[in-house]
Amino acid sequence: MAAATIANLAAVPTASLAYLKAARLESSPQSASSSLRVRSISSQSASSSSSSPRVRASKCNCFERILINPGCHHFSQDAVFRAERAHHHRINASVNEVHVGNQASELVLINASVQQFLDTHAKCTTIEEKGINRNVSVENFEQLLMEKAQQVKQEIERTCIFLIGMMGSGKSTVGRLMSEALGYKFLDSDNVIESYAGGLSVAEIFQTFKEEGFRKLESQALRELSLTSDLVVATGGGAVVQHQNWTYLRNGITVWLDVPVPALAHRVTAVGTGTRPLLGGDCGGYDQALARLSKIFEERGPAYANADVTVSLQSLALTLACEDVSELTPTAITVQVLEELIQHSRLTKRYFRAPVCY
Ligand SMILES: Nc1ncnc2c1ncn2[C@@H]1O[C@H](COP(=O)(O)OP(=O)(O)OP(=O)(O)O)[C@@H](O)[C@H]1O
Ligand SMILES: O=C(O)C1=C[C@@H](O)[C@@H](O)[C@H](O)C1
Repeated sequence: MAAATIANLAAVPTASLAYLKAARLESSPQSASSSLRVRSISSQSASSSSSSPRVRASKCNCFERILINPGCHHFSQDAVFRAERAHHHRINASVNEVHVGNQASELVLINASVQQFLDTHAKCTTIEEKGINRNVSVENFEQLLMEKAQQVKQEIERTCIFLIGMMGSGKSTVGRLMSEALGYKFLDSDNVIESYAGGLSVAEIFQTFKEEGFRKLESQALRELSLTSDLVVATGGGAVVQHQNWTYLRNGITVWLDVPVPALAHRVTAVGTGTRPLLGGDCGGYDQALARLSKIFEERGPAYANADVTVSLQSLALTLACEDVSELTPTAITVQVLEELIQHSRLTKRYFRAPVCY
């Protein structure tokens, strides 16, 4: 690790440390003192620590932002690497030493002022609640999912949530997780359409009734779904194209899962494109899927952008200093969706909904 790089890291403002400095552990049987001290990394502390005991770095989903390792006396390569990577993406980051009583611990802090994500997802209260001396990863995202879901429920008052986005963007995956956390039902509009067509698959409906026939059934399904409540819907990738569908979608809250096209192509080719008529069958592989998805996205991008809430995986990955969106787990994405929903609901209660543009 070049000293200059570490010095650069230390020079990054660490505004988010303020809350830690003020933190106090209420009762901590294992620690001699309940006070928490935080010291940011400096080139001096890093180089002088080379003979200290090795640090084990733990991982919590892809949000390995704050790592607590009681008993350590120097910064692990892993911690410094993570902070450096964040810094490389122009995200404020620091590696810190935290003292709980006589115990020194390691803490990686990435201060993503670019989005509110980090501020809202890793409050000091979480550290206090879990107890820094218990060797836990601060962020337990399963729990966070439930906490955010409770807040969303209060905010949205049973309103239906429509997930929109390209094929393979994770609408079904995220939708299921969300519905479980919210205690809502989950439906995939493609399945509703298949039931209208007497059990024919989407591919068979395209073959028999052409795309036009499929879109008619799709509109009918969306209309029916929009009349319900306590429901999360994974819509078909093309649901946003017809103007009429927006009158249905606007009965609920629309959430766009914005996933980079190459990631979509990887996902859909991994499971096979045979069931997706617009991708032209299985034989083309990744390159064909990428070409077709790129073209479709070019046409539909502006329509997706009409969503009430947009969750960009690219931004989320950047914020969390992930190297690629593929590092983002469905749970992490769902937590972000819920967070955005909370923000959106609070805003729209104060203002009004944006008009649909074509
Ligand atoms: N966060 C993720 N990371 C990696 N793979 C994912 C992620 N989310 C979903 N996938 C995978 O991508 C594929 C498509 O996901 P999913 O079916 O949820 O997308 P969808 O938007 O509902 O697609 P479609 O509109 O085509 O039905 C699945 O194989 C799923 O396991
Ligand atoms: O993007 C699309 O237009 C589609 C997506 C799928 O979910 C299905 O609704 C169908 O294959 C069409």
